[in-house]
Amino acid sequence: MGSILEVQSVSKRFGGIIALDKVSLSVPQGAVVGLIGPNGSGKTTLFNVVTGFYVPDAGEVWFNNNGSSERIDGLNPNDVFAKGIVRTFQIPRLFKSLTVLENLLVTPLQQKGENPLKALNPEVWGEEERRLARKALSLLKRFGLLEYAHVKVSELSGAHIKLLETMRGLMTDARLFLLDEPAAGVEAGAAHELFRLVKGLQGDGYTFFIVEHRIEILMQYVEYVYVMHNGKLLAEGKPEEIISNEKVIEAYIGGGSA
Ligand SMILES: Nc1ncnc2c1ncn2[C@@H]1O[C@H](COP(=O)(O)OP(=O)(O)OP(=O)(O)O)[C@@H](O)[C@H]1O
Repeated sequence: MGSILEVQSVSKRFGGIIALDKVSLSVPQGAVVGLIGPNGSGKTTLFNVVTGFYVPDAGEVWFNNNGSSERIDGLNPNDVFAKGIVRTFQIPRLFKSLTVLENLLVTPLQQKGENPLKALNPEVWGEEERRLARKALSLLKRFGLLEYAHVKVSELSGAHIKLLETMRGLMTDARLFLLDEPAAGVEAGAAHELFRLVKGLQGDGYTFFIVEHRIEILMQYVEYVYVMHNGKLLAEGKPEEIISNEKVIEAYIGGGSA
């Protein structure tokens, strides 16, 4: 199968810092791919370029969805989202005073925008609301969070908040998920559970590209890994190849400023 995401020779500079230096990589359709590297190696900057938060200084980003290929670098974050790319953040961005279910229901509605003609016809939005509620409830069931449907997000544990952020993405029609440190601050059992759920979704045609510092967990669930160091792609390969790669081990021992 082809790739859903292609990053071609992307560079991004902040003043004197070269955060990305001609980075090229691709994420195959339907895969779970990891992106690792020491602190400051450029991982978040790469996610920011792909999702429209930064415009690269050079290079191109292509999104291939349903047989059509589109150049997406330079689009704003809303347009990238509308194309079918969802990104979660290290610090989840949820509506804390709303319940779990409400957080799921507002996500796709926001995306649609306002349509005054449809708003006048309750049959149209009534049916849509019912469809979304069914989808939200089936996701809650699948993720084992049904009993939390009416609990406010402010009362959830960190692990559940991380799960909820991923689930919000699943409420949309997105195909590609960029997860930024989904296991950060989550105890090991819950982190494994989250990755197992991600793997379970693979069969439904979703693709995941995941930044994660907890390499020992990540490596058990990804089929391919990219390693960044000082803004450059240092290595790529299967998890077992990466774990024993001398350059990768050195980069981690040397830290981000080597
Ligand atoms: N908005 C910005 N302004 C200035 N410098 C930035 C900006 N964003 C990132 N950088 C710099 O670019 C480099 C890459 O940072 P980035 O956050 O992409 O690394 P990272 O691999 O995600 O690190 P971490 O694992 O710590 O999150 C760092 O030197 C960082 O200080």
